Amino acid sequence: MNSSSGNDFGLRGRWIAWRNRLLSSPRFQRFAVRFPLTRPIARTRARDLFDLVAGFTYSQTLAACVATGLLERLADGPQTTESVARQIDLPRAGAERLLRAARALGLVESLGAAWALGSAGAALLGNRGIAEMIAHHHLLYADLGDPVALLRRGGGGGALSGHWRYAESAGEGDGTDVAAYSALMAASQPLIAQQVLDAYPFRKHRRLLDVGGGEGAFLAAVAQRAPALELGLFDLPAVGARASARFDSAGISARTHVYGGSFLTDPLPPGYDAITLIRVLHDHDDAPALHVLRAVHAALPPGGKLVIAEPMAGTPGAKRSGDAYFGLYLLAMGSGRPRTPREIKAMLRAAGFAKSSLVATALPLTTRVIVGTR
Ligand SMILES: CC(C)=CCC/C(C)=C/CC/C(C)=C/C=C/C(C)=C/C=C/C=C(C)/C=C/C=C(C)/C=C/C=C(C)/C=C/CC(C)(C)O
Ligand SMILES: C[S@@+](CC[C@H](N)C(=O)[O-])C[C@H]1O[C@@H](n2cnc3c(N)ncnc32)[C@H](O)[C@@H]1O
Repeated sequence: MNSSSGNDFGLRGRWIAWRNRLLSSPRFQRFAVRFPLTRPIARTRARDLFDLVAGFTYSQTLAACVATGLLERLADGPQTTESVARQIDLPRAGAERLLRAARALGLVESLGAAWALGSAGAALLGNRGIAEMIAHHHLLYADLGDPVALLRRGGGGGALSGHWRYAESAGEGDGTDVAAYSALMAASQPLIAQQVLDAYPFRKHRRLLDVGGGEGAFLAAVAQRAPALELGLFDLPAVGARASARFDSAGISARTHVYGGSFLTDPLPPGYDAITLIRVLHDHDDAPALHVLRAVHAALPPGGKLVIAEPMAGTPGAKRSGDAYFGLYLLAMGSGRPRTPREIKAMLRAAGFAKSSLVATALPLTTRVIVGTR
C-alpha cells in the first residue's frame, strides 16, 4: 500500500490525500481563483501563503521601525516625510520607502500629506518589551540563515546560544554575560507578570520562591499585589546579584531573600509554600526540566503550590507562536522546547505532584499558567 496516498491512515488520511491532490493541482487553482464562489477562499489562502513567503521582509520592516525610533517619533504627533527623514536620520527616499512599508503593515498610517502612528504601531508602543524582543531578533535570524543546517546539527552553536549563556553551558555566566538576557527578560516581564497575578492569588500564601527569577521583575510586581508575602529568588549567582540590586532600589530588600545557585545541581531552599517557574521550564530539554520539577517537589511542603507560566505549544488561536516561533527559537538557543499543557501536566505527575490544572490567562499567546499541587 502506498503511504503517500493516505490509504493506510484511515478515512482522515484518505480525505487529506484527496484534498491535497486537488489543492496542488494547477488546473484546480486556476478554476478556484476564477469561479465566483471559490474566489474569496482562494484569495485568502493565497494571501496567507504570501505572508508565509514574505514574513522576513515584514519582520525586517518592523526591525527598521524599532531601530530608527520611527514609532516613538510619530507618537509625538503626525509628521511630514521630510520631518520623519530628518528625525530618524534616513535619506528622504529611504524614509518614504520605510513609511510606505510600515503603512502596509498597519504600523503607521497616512493622514493627508503627513504620517501618523497606525493601530498596530500604537499597540506595540504600549508594550515596550516587544520592541526589545524585536531588537534582539537579529541573533535569531542570523542562526536561522540556514535553518536546515540548524535542524541537522540539533540546534545551538550560534548567536542566540551565545546570548543565553546558560542554554549550552549549564549554570554558567558571569555578570557581563548575563546582563543582556536579564535586561531583556526584565523589560518583557510586565505583560507576563500582570497575567500571572490575575490568574493566581498569591496573597493566600506566606512565602513565595521564584526559581529562575531573573533580576526580580516578577517578584517586584508580586510585592505590590501581595504586601504581606515573604519573597525568595533563586537564580545563577551573577543574575541573583542583579536581583539584589533591584530589590534594594525598590525598597523591598527587607522582605526578599536571594539565593545564588544552579537548580540543575543544587537543592532549592525549603520553607516556601509556593514556588514559581516563570518562562523557565521551556528553556530545558526533558531530562533537566524533569530534574527541576523534582527539585521543586522536594522543596515544597505537602499541599504546596507550583505555578508554571510560559508560552505553550498547541495554544488554541496561537498555534504559530508555540511550535513555529518558540520551537525554532529554542532550537537556535540550543536547549528546550515549547510543551503542550498536557505534556507539562504529565511531567508534573512524573515528578510526584498530586494534581495540576491549567488556569486561564488574558493573552495565552504570550503566557499560559499551570498550577501543580504537591
Ligand atoms: C477604539 C477602537 C478604534 C477600537 C477598539 C477595538 C479594540 C478593543 C482594539 C484592541 C487594541 C489593543 C489594545 C490591542 C492590544 C494588543 C496587544 C496587547 C498586543 C500584544 C502583542 C504581543 C506580542 C506581539 C508579543 C510578542 C512576544 C514575543 C515575541 C516574545 C518573545 C519571547 C522570547 C523570545 C522569550 C525568551 C525567553 C526564553 C529564552 C524562551 O526563555
Ligand atoms: C528565560 S529567563 C526567565 C527569567 C524570569 N523568570 C522572567 O520570566 O523574566 C530564565 C532564567 O533562568 C535562569 N537559569 C537558567 N539556568 C539556570 C540554572 N541552572 N539555575 C538557576 N537559574 C537558571 C536564567 O539565569 C534566567 O534568569
